[in-house]
Amino acid sequence: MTKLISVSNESEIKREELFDLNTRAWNGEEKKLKNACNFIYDGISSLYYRTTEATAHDIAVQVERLTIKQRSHFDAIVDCISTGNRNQSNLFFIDAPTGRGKTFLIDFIIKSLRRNNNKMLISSYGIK
Ligand SMILES: Nc1ncnc2c1ncn2[C@@H]1O[C@H](COP(=O)(O)OP(=O)(O)OP(=O)(O)O)[C@@H](O)[C@H]1O
Repeated sequence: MTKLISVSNESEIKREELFDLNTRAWNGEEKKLKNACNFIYDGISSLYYRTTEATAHDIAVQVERLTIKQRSHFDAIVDCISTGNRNQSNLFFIDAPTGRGKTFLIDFIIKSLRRNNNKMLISSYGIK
């Protein structure tokens, strides 16, 4: 199960339940984790539904548009998900100041993974 969570900065994460959620997930406490997943599910956004289908050609062209940092995060996240290593956490926090391309990156990750028939639970949780 993959959760992509878009937030604005670290101090906001610490203020909000997301920080607690991360701790629970890393501790691997199943019951609490289930609650955390419910919390994520409640926050599910329209991002997934807004994401359009992309052809393999679209993906190949768009990956060239990613900035160096976006590309580095893209490669790490897609690799982790595609490999499906259960010893690794598949909880990713994508954190950057406003307007730095978090949503753009997440949208592209979703498109790429959907092309490869990955099953995902996606939650984009913006704290304003
Ligand atoms: N690699 C890129 N190539 C072209 N345009 C990009 C790229 N990355 C981001 N953008 C564009 O930059 C703008 C800001 O990006 P985005 O909305 O993803 O930022 P954000 O970090 O999610 O912002 P916020 O925190 O305010 O929601 C958008 O118009 C987006 O399309």
